[in-house]
Order: sequence, then C-alpha cells, then structure tokens
Amino acid sequence: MGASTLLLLSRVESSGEDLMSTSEALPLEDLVDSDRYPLSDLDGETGAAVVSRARRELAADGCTVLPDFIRPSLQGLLQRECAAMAPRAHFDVATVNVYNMAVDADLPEDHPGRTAFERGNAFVPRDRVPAGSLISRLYSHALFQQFVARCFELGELHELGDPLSGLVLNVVEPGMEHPWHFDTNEFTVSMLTQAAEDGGVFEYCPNIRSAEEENFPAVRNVLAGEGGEPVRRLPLRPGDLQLFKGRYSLHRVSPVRGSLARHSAIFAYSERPGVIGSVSRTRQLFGRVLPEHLAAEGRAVRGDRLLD
Ligand SMILES: O=C(O)CCC(=O)C(=O)O
Ligand SMILES: [Fe+2]
Repeated sequence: MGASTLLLLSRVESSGEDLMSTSEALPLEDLVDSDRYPLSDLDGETGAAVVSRARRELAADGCTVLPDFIRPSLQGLLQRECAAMAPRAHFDVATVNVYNMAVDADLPEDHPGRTAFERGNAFVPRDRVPAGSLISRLYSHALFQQFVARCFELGELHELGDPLSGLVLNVVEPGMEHPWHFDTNEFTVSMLTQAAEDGGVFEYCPNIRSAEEENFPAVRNVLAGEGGEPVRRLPLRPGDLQLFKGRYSLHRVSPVRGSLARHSAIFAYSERPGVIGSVSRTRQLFGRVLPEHLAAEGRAVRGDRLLD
C-alpha cells in the first residue's frame, strides 16, 4: 500500500459519515480487492495468474468471472449507489429480435430473426451516472482499463466516444427480461450490482456463431427452447466482474421474479477511439440523441458482415 493510499485512508476514517454514502474518497486499490486482483502489478505472480486464467476461459468459451472483484465490505455501497440511480433509466418496452433488425423485415419462414421478443430492460445512460460513483470511477480508471485490455488481449482499449452508451446501468424490473441477443461490441465488461430474488439469470451459448457463419439452425433451437444446444447459466453475485465476448455468443437475462429489480453495470470499451452509436439505435435505447450522435451519423465502420 503506497503513501498516497494511507493518506486517503486516514481522511476517510476521520469522516466516517461520508464513507457510508459515497465511494468518492476511496482510491481504486481500496475499491477493488487488490490482494486477489493486483491491478497495479499485472506482471507479478498473482496478477499474471489472474490474467492468464481470464485469457484461457475467454478463449475456451468467451466468458470469465472474477468473483468479489469489488471488496466485500464495499458491495453494499455498490448496490446502494446503483439502486439510487436506477429510477433514471429510460423505460420503454420494445419489440426486438436477436439481431436487432426490423422485426417486420421480409425474412424467410424459418429465419430466427422472425422470432420477436419484448425487450423489457431499461438503461440508465452515462450522463445520468454520477461521476463520483464507484462504477464510474472504475470505468474511467487507467489501471482498470489496462487490466481489461490484457485479459482480452487487446493492444488498445478506449472508453466509447458515446456520451450515453459508454457506461450504463442495466435495470431489469420484476416481470421483465433482457431477451436473447448478440452484442454489437465484440467484448463486454459488466458487473452485477443487485441480484434478483429469483430468476434474472445470465444465460449464454458459447460461440454459437462466428464471424463467418451465422449458424441459424442452432440459434433457432435456442429461441424455441427446444434444448439440444448447450446453454450455460452463470451464477453471479454483486461485485463480481464479468468479461464476455457477446458478438458470437447468444445470451440473455432470464425473466426476473420476486420483488427486487436486477441491476448490472455495463462498461463499454472499443479498440478504436471515438466509437459512437447510431442515431436510430441510440433513440431506441435511451429515447433521445445528443449532438454527438447526429454529427457522427454516416461515419460508422463495421468490422464484419454479420447481422447486427
Ligand atoms: O445485464 C447483463 O448482465 C447483460 C446485459 C447485456 O447483455 C447487454 O447489455 O447487451
Ligand atoms: Fe448483451
């Protein structure tokens, strides 16, 4: 523990009240369990082992979980900070399909894009996430970004240039679900901050498609719930960090039951700087667009030819 950490710690001790209500005064080393996850020493024995396990699991099935990434003593604060911002989510049930393409598109009879779902989750956009909150500080911290880049084996990693979708809180209220889909981003970083009492499980089908092959028959089987395809159910607890490659793995959050909403923070990064969502997608997700979205329209570049 460095001298600057000690200084900050003593400041926190002398103002115990603040510690109960905000994580702002705490340095990153005190938010993240740095004994298990030494973000400032990734070449040391523990750090290297953490990174190599993450890489191994990502290569094998596109997903890895780092349990208790946030110190257990701060998990209550994490939950409260996010529950306080949850009412700022944009609520609007939309009819969607796995590819996020128009549901009335003129598709062949057996195309999985014909299966429609109600997307009942809601996002708190980045401009409504307090800058001092734990999730916001984690998202912007250089050590955290370097750690994520190492795990995904990326030479570069940037916060999205998008003022709304870079960092969001995903809110799934009781009775709602975040239905089967593929992500536009190749990799996603997320953290459960409040579990549902029942249901609300993250389920995924590792590498069910690739950049070359959509594999429609397998996707169709999963949507129809007919079994036969490997669907994994991920046990997650608040404060666990999840790294996921969602472009090739079909995934969903199953319907939430009980009286509590499920909350998860989604930290979106890109390999290239300045990535901004399209006007139509942004309006769909957040109910509004900002001047940055309008200015970027038409400049989008895609790395593959997959649907969505
Ligand atoms: O909230 C989650 O755990 C998953 C969210 C997700 O799949 C997404 O936002 O694309
Ligand atoms: Fe997703």
